[in-house]
Amino acid sequence: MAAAGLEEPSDPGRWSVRVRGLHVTYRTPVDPRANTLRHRAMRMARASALRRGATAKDRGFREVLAVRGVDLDVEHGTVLGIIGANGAGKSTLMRAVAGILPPSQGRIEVNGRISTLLALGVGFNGNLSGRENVVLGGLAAGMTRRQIAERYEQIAAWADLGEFIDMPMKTYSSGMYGRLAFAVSTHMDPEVLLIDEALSAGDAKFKRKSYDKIGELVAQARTILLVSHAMGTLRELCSEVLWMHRGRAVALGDPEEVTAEYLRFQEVGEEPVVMEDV
Ligand SMILES: Nc1ncnc2c1ncn2[C@@H]1O[C@H](COP(=O)(O)OP(=O)(O)OP(=O)(O)O)[C@@H](O)[C@H]1O
Repeated sequence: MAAAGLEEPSDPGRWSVRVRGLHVTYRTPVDPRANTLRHRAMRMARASALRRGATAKDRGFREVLAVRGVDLDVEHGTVLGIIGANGAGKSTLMRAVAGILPPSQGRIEVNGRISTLLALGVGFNGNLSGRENVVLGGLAAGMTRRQIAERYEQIAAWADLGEFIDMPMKTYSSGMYGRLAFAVSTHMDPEVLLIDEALSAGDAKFKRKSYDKIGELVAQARTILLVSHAMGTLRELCSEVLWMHRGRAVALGDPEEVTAEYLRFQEVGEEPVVMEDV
């Protein structure tokens, strides 16, 4: 059992993931490289504001409230699709569930061994070969060398990269990269699998194989959280869909209904709910 939150899961028998009142805020420095006279003057003004007790912006930071009060219960065996416009907070939510980003507020409980397949290939080293990365990924996931050796053949066969498996990963196309990442994360025997846009880079054959692999995991009652902009994929694979908008969860339910509602919203371009900008 892995818990990225504050408490033990209240009913671990039923839930894979429980999220309560989750807020995630990014803080980034404003214009860190600017060195004009105007910026120097602004920095002096900020330093003086800081002494007087100022807001984040005054102190030279920009705050992005990427996730704003999300509650979510994901039962074992659910394939939960997550949709929403660019910047809606989907990847941030996934990173928080994965334990990569700490919540600014709220709590997250994960009941089960988690495996993540997040965008930008978190964890792979481009200077190492695919084979070496599989070994490192296995060790990072807590497997012994013997367990990794046993799994390696399955992973390599699934990824089907031919001689590229022994080439540095920086020479891989994004589709090849995605294939190996998918193979590693799904062969680590995950109880909770997080997939962020990883299916989009693959060709038709990879997508079909990935769907089949996801189907296999679902048959074993594994839980999957899947971020995607491909509505067809989500309708095919998911048992539930969550729609996020500006950091909030605006709808959760039947994949057909929620994706249809989201597509209608995109066409009309109106606010689905009244949301204040903080
Ligand atoms: N590392 C970061 N530092 C600062 N702000 C960030 C960072 N990552 C994301 N953001 C901001 O947080 C908000 C949510 O971003 P996030 O990547 O979670 O959205 P998303 O729904 O996954 O978008 P997309 O569909 O484009 O991948 C956006 O406003 C984004 O600009």
